[in-house]
Amino acid sequence: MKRHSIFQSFRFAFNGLRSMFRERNFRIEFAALLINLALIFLLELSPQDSAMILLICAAVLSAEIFNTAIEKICDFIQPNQDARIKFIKDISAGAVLLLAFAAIAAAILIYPKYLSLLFS
Ligand SMILES: Nc1ncnc2c1ncn2[C@@H]1O[C@H](COP(=O)(O)OP(=O)(O)OP(=O)(O)O)[C@@H](O)[C@H]1O
Repeated sequence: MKRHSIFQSFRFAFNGLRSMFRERNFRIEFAALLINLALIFLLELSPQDSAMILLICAAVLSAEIFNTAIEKICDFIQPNQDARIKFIKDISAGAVLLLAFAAIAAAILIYPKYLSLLFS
């Protein structure tokens, strides 16, 4: 296979990210990232808390990308109903759900202290 420059490889990766915006769940999770970015600035979160929030948002988005890749491979290799494909797709979606729950838990642990400072 032809070797590409680092610049071209980045371009392919950015094209990949752009094509994820066709996926509804990815758009919702990206909107959640933007809301969190706004809250980080508005509530002046500490560097540690900001890093935690950004990492978990990135983890959810990355999991969504892998989940979509797995779904596309499944649809490519087996367009018909198949119990094995159902298992693969369901556990892949489960991984995203697990991280989404962790993101909600992180938000519940981190934001209240800043909100109480805001209203005190
Ligand atoms: N080929 C298949 N054989 C058996 N079950 C399948 C198959 N394709 C999908 N399913 C079942 O239907 C569910 C929905 O599959 P689908 O590929 O539409 O993903 P989705 O969760 O709706 O994601 P998205 O919204 O990104 O399309 C899967 O989780 C799985 O349980």
